[in-house]
Amino acid sequence: APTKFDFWFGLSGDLERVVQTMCKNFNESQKDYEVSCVSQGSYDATLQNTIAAFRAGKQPTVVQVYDAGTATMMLSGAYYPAGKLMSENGYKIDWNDYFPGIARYYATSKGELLSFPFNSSTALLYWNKDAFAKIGKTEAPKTWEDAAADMKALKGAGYDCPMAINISGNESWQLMEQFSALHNQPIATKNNGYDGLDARLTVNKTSFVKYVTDLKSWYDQGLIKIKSKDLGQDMVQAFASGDCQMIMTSVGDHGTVGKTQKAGMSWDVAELPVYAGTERKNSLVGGASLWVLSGKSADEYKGAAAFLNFVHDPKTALFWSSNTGYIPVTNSGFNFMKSSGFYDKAPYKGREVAIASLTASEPTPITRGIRLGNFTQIRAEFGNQMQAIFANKVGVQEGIDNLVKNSDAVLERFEATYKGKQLP
Ligand SMILES: O=P(O)(O)OC[C@H](O)CO
Repeated sequence: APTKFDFWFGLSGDLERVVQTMCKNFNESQKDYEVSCVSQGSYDATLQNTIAAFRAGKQPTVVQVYDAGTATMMLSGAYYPAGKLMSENGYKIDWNDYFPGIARYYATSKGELLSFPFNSSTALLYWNKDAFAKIGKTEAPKTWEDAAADMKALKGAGYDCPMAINISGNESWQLMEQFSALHNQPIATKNNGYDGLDARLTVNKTSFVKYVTDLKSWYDQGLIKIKSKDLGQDMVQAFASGDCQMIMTSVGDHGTVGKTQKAGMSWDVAELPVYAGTERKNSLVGGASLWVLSGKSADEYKGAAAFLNFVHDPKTALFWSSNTGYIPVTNSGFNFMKSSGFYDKAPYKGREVAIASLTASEPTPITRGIRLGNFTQIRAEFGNQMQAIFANKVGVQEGIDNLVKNSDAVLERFEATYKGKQLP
């Protein structure tokens, strides 16, 4: 009988279906192992459930952990390093084939890869070309000044929702983290946490304050609407249905927009706008990586290694990336997609914009990533304060000061838990 093992992941909706097909393809490709893939509904739930399962000795063998959980995973020590797992099980992976910014995100400072790059992304501006044509525009706005003018023109042309944003915790990713990276502004001291567990948030002293002030003012003018599942319409669906003309979301949603869009709607993706005069930097690598957890049997580890080897195959990369929107994480995967002609077809052409955004500059100590412990709680705090700001319960500066104060308490607790330890 095949050795069975579990893979927990956080993607849902259409992306969940693509993961399940990938798992089925792996199971059908060989007879020795059988992976059971279970969505936990969201990235946060996956991390929480994994920690709880670990305590009960019931952790899965492989788990998908989002960018925000990377520091927590690294310090937990509860994993089998990806590089070691592959070499000990006889797989020769050319780690140099991975895009450097992506591999580095999941590696120690000495370059040892701890988790396996899988669904990498970045945030993009999705824009409705039909609506922009009505205001005489054939290009997406490159600056926030232009975006504001376009939103006003769209409103004037009768569009009720020029831009939709979501202000829940997870949207910290595009609204706070990506914005800060593009403008080369830190979100925390110690190079966003890379240089010490005593890092603390800095976003109440950067141009993030001006950005939230502008977003709030555009919201007050009716140029921006807040969309979320809880409020009745998911932000991605608000765009795909043609109800809202711009959103900022992951390139990983590109496939979902294509599959669920209003028939005939013409749309594209562009790099996120920056303020005029900004020297644009690379955007952050988002998405998630695959961690192999400690405490499993040698046979389960063999299965996990075979599964990761399958995930790594350029053919799987072609299947995965073309059906989702996530970027290929290796040069060979990217070249395989290019040679298959994938990027020549509309609307897939636009997806190369994600690679352009990720490589817009050499990564700086600020733009290589974020390494803050318990970052899930910091994102939740971001959501709480944004809700309070948009509901006029606190002013913008006050809300962001609260975000910093409450997040610093989270960071202090994390530092105390791992007293004397360092990020690997
Ligand atoms: O929507 P994804 O999968 O690209 O992930 C976005 C963020 O990195 C999640 O933390």
